[in-house]
Amino acid sequence: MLEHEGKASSKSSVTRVAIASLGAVGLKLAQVLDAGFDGYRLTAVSARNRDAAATRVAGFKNPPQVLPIEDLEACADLVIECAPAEFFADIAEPFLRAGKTVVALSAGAVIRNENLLQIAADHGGRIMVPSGALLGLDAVAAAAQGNIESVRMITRKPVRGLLGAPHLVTHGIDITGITAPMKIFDGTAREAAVGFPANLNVAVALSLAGIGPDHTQLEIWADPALQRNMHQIKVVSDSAHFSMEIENIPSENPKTGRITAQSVLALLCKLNSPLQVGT
Ligand SMILES: NC(=O)C1=CN([C@@H]2O[C@H](COP(=O)(O)OP(=O)(O)OC[C@H]3O[C@@H](n4cnc5c(N)ncnc54)[C@H](O)[C@@H]3O)[C@@H](O)[C@H]2O)C=CC1
Ligand SMILES: O=C([O-])CC(=O)C(=O)O
Repeated sequence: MLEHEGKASSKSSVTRVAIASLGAVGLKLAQVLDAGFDGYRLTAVSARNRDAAATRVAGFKNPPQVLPIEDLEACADLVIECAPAEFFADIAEPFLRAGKTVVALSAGAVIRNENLLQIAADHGGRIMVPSGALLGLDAVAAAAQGNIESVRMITRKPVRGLLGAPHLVTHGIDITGITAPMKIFDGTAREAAVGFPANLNVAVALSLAGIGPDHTQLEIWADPALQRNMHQIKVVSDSAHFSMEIENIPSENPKTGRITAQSVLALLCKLNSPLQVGT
């Protein structure tokens, strides 16, 4: 590895980071930032239960402030949004109005709050959607500079990674006792953002890199034999045809792959590095 590749470079200014909230992704990121991550300092976190969060960060080298969501902006230059999707606008809007950066894990909430893009444009803020639990967004974005004919994704998840999704509830689909793979959804990334707000952010991220949420097609399967979340993607374009597959090892949250938090760390490194690799 080259000295600068994959590591945040040291530079004199330090970016103050807020994290909302301290779930599987947020706690991991908070721990890594607190241990020391060049160019960044964790200053504040938010959580549903702020007393429990205060206990969690009490042993940190530099415990961040534990604040209500609306107070995070005053303490940070950048916020990492890793909370349930319904809180996305409350977390992001103050940062965007202040011309600051929002790293958004709830990609589905980005397309459900499109007004925030105008707010970002008007105030010099920006929303960054990391690759998260997915791969190949660089190639998809490059292909989108030409013509993409189709982007199709097939997601297979263990039953516990899908339970509680609104699509299952509203359609009365019971997957609890299934003994064989069951197709539970066939539609667009935009429809998936509504039906699976906590499970299919990856499909929305893929769509934003490529041909948009109304043209990116997705199948979702519940598979009782699986332990890992699997995503297969096929892209047909006038510059390249490609297929990609990822098998995500779950984090403490069975819905979320471990690689998700690491993707955010890689993004933070890239933002600060004199050598940037990948589109
Ligand atoms: N873009 C991507 O590739 C991926 C995105 N995600 C998304 O990232 C987000 C975080 O994922 P995880 O950490 O696994 O979720 P998680 O469920 O482990 O953590 C969410 C946290 O938000 C907290 N919370 C709930 N209500 C709150 C409130 N009112 N105020 C503040 N905090 C509150 C919960 O207590 C929990 O600690 C989710 O929206 C998930 O769907 C997850 C995996 C991949
Ligand atoms: O899409 C998501 O939000 C999470 C996911 O599929 C994964 O971790 O594999």
